[in-house]
Amino acid sequence: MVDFLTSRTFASYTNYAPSTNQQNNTLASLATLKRYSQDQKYRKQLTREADANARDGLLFNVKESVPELRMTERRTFMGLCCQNCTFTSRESLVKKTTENLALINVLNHEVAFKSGFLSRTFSHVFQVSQLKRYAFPQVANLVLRDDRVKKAVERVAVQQLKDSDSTEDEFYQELIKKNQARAKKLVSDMRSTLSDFLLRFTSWILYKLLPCFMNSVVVHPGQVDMLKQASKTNLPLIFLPLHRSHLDYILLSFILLNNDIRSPLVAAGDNLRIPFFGSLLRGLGAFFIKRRIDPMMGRKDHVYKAVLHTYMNLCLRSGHNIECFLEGGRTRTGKPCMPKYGVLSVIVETFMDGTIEDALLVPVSLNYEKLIDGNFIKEQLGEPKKMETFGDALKGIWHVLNSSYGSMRVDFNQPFSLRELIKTFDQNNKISNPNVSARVLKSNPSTNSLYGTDVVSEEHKSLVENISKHVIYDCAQSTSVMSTNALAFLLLSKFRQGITLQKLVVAFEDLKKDLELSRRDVGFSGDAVDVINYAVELLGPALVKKEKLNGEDTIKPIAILPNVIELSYYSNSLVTHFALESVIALALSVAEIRLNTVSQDDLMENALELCSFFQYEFLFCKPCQNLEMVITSCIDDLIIRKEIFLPEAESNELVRRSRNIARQFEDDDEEEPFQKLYKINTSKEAMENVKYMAHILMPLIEAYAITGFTLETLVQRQLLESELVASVLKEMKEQLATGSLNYDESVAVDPVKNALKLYQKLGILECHQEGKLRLYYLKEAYDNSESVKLFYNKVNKYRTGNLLIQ
Ligand SMILES: CCCCCCCCCCCCCCCC(=O)SCCNC(=O)CCNC(=O)[C@H](O)C(C)(C)COP(=O)(O)OP(=O)(O)OC[C@H]1O[C@@H](n2cnc3c(N)ncnc32)[C@H](O)[C@@H]1OP(=O)(O)O
Repeated sequence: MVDFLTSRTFASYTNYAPSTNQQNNTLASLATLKRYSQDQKYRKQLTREADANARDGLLFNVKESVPELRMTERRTFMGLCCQNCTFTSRESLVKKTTENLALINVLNHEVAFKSGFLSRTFSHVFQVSQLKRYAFPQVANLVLRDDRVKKAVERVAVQQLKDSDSTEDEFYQELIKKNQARAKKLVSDMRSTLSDFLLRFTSWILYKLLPCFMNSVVVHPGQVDMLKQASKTNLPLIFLPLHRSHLDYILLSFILLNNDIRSPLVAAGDNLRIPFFGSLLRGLGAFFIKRRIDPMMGRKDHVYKAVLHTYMNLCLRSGHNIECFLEGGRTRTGKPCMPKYGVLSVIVETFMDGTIEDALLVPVSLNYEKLIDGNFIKEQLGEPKKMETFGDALKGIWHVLNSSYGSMRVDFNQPFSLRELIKTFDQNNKISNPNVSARVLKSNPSTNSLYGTDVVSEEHKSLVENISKHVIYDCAQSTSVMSTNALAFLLLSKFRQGITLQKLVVAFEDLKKDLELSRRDVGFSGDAVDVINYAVELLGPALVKKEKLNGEDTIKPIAILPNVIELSYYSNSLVTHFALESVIALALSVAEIRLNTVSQDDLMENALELCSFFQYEFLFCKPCQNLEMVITSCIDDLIIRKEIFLPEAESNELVRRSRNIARQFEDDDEEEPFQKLYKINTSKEAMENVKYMAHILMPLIEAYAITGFTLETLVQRQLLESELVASVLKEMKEQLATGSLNYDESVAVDPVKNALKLYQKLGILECHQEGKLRLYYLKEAYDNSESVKLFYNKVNKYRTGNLLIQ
């Protein structure tokens, strides 16, 4: 079994390339690949073959000359739900065959049709006409009649009356009407008008358009099978995807629709409510929410919240599925963002107040070989974000249709029961905190207001936080690694100065094996040399340079600003994967090393400090796990996989000896407390591995350190966030120019903002927010140069660890 994405590409190019010796003539093959992948005739040929294969029980033609394309080859099956939290869900929906099914390209739906001239010629019309019909109840007109909205209107009117110092009943009635009118407008702006006809029609158009710019959209049929079964339970499915591109929600709805799974209503930011496209999206399932629920005149916007809550409540009650991008926007860095909680908290409360008996959560991750909409370089370098307009949308679509973006992969995780998850969290909460009465499962909607401040609400908040983080963690774990991710990662973390193709192939294979060992699937297959050449071509010469040096093919990253920001976007998928290993390498680099040994306590202390520094960058473990245990098991893993530490037997021997020596020298008979020691493998290869792993997070360390350094500008003064970020970026660019900063990609807005958030959390900074403006100043205890410097050194020490400069 192979990944359809490259299997198809490479199978096809092997089958059709005129070159007889593809191994020796990769460049020629690559050119052929590109030419043929754009050739419509070739596509038709492929489809005809696929049809024939489908009749023969195969998905695509497997010639004997391409043995690696056998579909029986096992590949990693990702996305099963958490064994700790959702044991019962994990046992459900999976069949023995689920894991073993071969990947499919959903753009090739016509292969399913066995015969009939008409159905083959009009296969897509036939396909969409055969889909299951769903009723999509419209609930918007019920919102204003709901008690929650009525109460919110009254509450706000009473408040406004008090503010006006008037007691006149007439004025109060006027305020009621005004707030009712506002509620009506909010509902009308928010509501979705999901239409079965529009979905089918769009699906037909997508069948025509998607192949113009994508090779394939690959899914695992086992995962889709789980969804189909889940949808038969009649429980609402809550799709929670990571957000990379505007294509995410289009492809998700497209895949669900074409597999007879009820299309979801999607929480869309109201910035997308632009002329024409807004109405179109509304008809395809979008319901519009404010990107930020800003307070109205300094107070919480109770009317808006009641409207949102009631609308979602009614949708779930009437059987709609819902989709929400927990990250609240597309990732700008290629790493998953920390979740936002508003929409999910409504869903959780809808379950807890008994409106729905349960819901099935479905984490989803999507990955693209080439990013389709924008590369966020300007934004990362400090230019303000541009609002979407009608013109931009048109221009964007035109540009996309005329470009080539390779393949993409969608991974649906196993659906799991919200009820079961909450029950487990509740039980764990009882065990770890017996004094807090666990009321989570039987909360009362009238007292447990979503936006209230009582004790139960705090419990509710931490529950929603845990669920959201679990989902983001799960999504990150089940994101397939694309060829461009692997190439960008190797080039930026290991071969910044360039590397010969031959050596890169070896590193590429190693990386693939490493990923397989940690149960990550990759979105490519075939010979590494072909995959690398293909990825080089996709990334393009602005990001990766291929040249002949001393007669050898050499690949070099363009590791300078601004290009490197885009390259690091691709690499960051894997930076997330290796973040904890990098933390351990950095922790080791500053630890106290005696006789080539390091104490577990020392290593753990540093590692925990780094994890806390990067709490807004990565989720290092699931909420149901203990971070220390996860770090320990990662160290154990490094002993086996990277041989950075020697195996335990040797380390234990060392502990025994050191304790004996200690007893001989100390007068008192008291036993030394047991300290686990790790013996470091000092071989050249192991030391190189430490450096390589440490460097994975070095751009972030630099960004955090320079942000700390720039806090000096805040001593005895205040700055707006935009000014502060601008001065950090300026400082970074200056340090880059003088060579004190090593990584161009450190110069990016995202990590700087996260660092500011962290320093605020650590109690160094204070932030005063008014509307969209954030004003930063130092806390009293830190409002002097010495304290700022001390703090800066605390972060900066990781840039200059002993093992890294040897
Ligand atoms: C056939 C083919 C078809 C193809 C064609 C298909 C097309 C199909 C449709 C297209 C559709 C487009 C889709 C676009 C994709 C996007 O537009 S992504 C962007 C929009 N989506 C989202 O942002 C969703 C996630 N975001 C949220 O949930 C955010 O919380 C909200 C609701 C946007 C609000 O954000 P915020 O103002 O920053 O506020 P936040 O701090 O998160 O908290 C808000 C409230 O939540 C509550 N809250 C906060 N933390 C917690 C907590 N831990 N627990 C409980 N409650 C909490 C608080 O009570 C808070 O209110 P306050 O107490 O502070 O007053």
